[in-house]
Amino acid sequence: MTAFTAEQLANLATRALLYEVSVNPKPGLVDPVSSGPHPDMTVFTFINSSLSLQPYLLFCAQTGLDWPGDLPALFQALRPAGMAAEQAMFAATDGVNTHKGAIFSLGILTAAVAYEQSRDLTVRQVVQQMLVGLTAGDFAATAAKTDAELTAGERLYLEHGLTGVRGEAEAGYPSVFDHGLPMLRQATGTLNQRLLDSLLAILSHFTDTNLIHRAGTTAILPVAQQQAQAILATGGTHTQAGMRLLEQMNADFLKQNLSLGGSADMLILTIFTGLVEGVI
Ligand SMILES: CC(C)(COP(=O)(O)OP(=O)(O)OC[C@H]1O[C@@H](n2cnc3c(N)ncnc32)[C@H](O[C@H]2O[C@H](COP(=O)(O)OP(=O)(O)OP(=O)(O)O)[C@@H](O)[C@H]2O)[C@@H]1O)[C@@H](O)C(=O)NCCC(=O)NCCS
Ligand SMILES: Nc1ncnc2[nH]cnc12
Repeated sequence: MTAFTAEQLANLATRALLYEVSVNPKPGLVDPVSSGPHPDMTVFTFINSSLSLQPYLLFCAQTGLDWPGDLPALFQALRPAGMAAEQAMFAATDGVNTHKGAIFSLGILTAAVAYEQSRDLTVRQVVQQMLVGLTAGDFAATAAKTDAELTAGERLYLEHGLTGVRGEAEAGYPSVFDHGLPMLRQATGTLNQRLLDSLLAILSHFTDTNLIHRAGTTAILPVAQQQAQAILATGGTHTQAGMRLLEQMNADFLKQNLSLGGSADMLILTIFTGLVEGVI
């Protein structure tokens, strides 16, 4: 695989953010045609947010390239920059949470791709070694928090044992490497079609805490997964029947105010990895 400079990797990561929000029609998500169940956001909010994250993404890439070895320490070196990037995002979006999860996940993956270029490890192994113990460590602190201090993810952990983005990250992003990326590699048609099919492959097997948080019940999870599986089984974006089911899912999610913010982040990671591999 070609060795990239930090600037090149940061550019690919920024492109992944911009490509994701451009894909249409995405159920429960913002795109150029519709803000979906996000009245506080538009595609322009995401463009502003993406551009505000460029310095952070460059920091993650350069830190990964230069890192001498200990991988858990690499993740710890990124966290303060991630917290600062959240503030840059909020400044660019007038306080709207566009990419909080993407700051966490794309920062980790950008650093991991940079680090892996000169090592005999897979990117997934680097991510897993960076994040070993993350879920246990982060959630151990929740017991001491008041209810008002808990994030959506922490609350779902305490109530349902769901580990959200932390569990997905510590497992090495199976939704990306086992579902989104394999679909992207073999998907055909326009780039928009290929990325929609990749999102559906992610949705088919994914535990999105945004979806559960908005629905107020974990029962929504198998419903959404089965809808995505049915669309793919009907030909996905390559048949009129598949597109009708996708448009229907889009309308259903708008009507029920359901968000797939976590799934969008996994599509961002899938696109970034596809750009690095050269399959896009
Ligand atoms: C580490 C944190 C990011 C963890 O945050 P939290 O405790 O809240 O944990 P989760 O809820 O599990 O996840 C946080 C965000 O991650 C995305 N996400 C959700 N589920 C998953 C999953 N299973 N796998 C991967 N990623 C997941 C999601 O982010 C996206 O959705 C947000 C937009 O959707 P929306 O519904 O609009 O969200 P809200 O506005 O919050 O809700 P409404 O009010 O509108 O209803 C957006 O953030 C997307 O990115 C989850 O929201 C955090 O605690 C943390 O430590 N952050 C600091 C940064 C950091 O650590 N950086 C490290 C640098 S490497
Ligand atoms: N397109 C999108 N819409 C809503 N939330 C998102 N989080 C990341 N991308 C998103």
